[in-house]
Amino acid sequence: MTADELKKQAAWAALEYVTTTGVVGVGTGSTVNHFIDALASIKGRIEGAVSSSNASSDRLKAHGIHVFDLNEVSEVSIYVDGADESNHGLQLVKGGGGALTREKIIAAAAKEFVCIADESKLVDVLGKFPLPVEVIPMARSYVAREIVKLGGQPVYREGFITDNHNVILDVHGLDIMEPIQLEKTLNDIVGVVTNGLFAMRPADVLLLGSASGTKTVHAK
Ligand SMILES: O=C[C@H](O)[C@H](O)[C@H](O)COP(=O)(O)O
Repeated sequence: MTADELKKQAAWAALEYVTTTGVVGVGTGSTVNHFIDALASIKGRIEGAVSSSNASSDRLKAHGIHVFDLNEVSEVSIYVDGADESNHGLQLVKGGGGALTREKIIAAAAKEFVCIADESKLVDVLGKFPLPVEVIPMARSYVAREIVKLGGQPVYREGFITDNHNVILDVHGLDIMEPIQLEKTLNDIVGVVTNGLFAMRPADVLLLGSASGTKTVHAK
């Protein structure tokens, strides 16, 4: 099976977790695109969605799913999103598509976070995938210098602007042994909006597409 078929398998498996008749939190990326297509098959059962990116909002709307502003919604019972890496504690690296900040906001607001991915995303130690950091544009060089002091090698994602009109530094060379500490340390650098570590708010369940069927992983 191709990686995309495995993503699709995990995305459709997530439908079982959508028991709400209210508003569903929707992430961003190629795996989530399959989830949005799956969600469209039960759109009559839900009120609508809150979305973590303009791209996901456009796809939801194209399917006729109403997209709410998060400020209009008092409860998000479930959030479904992909990841670039997950460790066995379901702490994640996210933001390969640059949507990390809005993703982190909806994950924080949601009662349950279901992560969907192909099985290659499960790793023992986070950090092989460069860690995205969203930065206010005028702080880019300063933040990069601070990240070098922490042992990372930041690379400016040229030509990319986030939905929040900021820039991204992709940080290479980190073995992330203490994800919670690193998440806090990076967020404490002035000019950082947020970083792609989801360690303080890990996923609750991870659905992994595999050739032998979808595997359900809970935090160890
Ligand atoms: O900013 C993008 C998100 O964090 C995605 O969830 C992540 O990059 C995984 O994307 P994909 O499902 O395309 O592998």
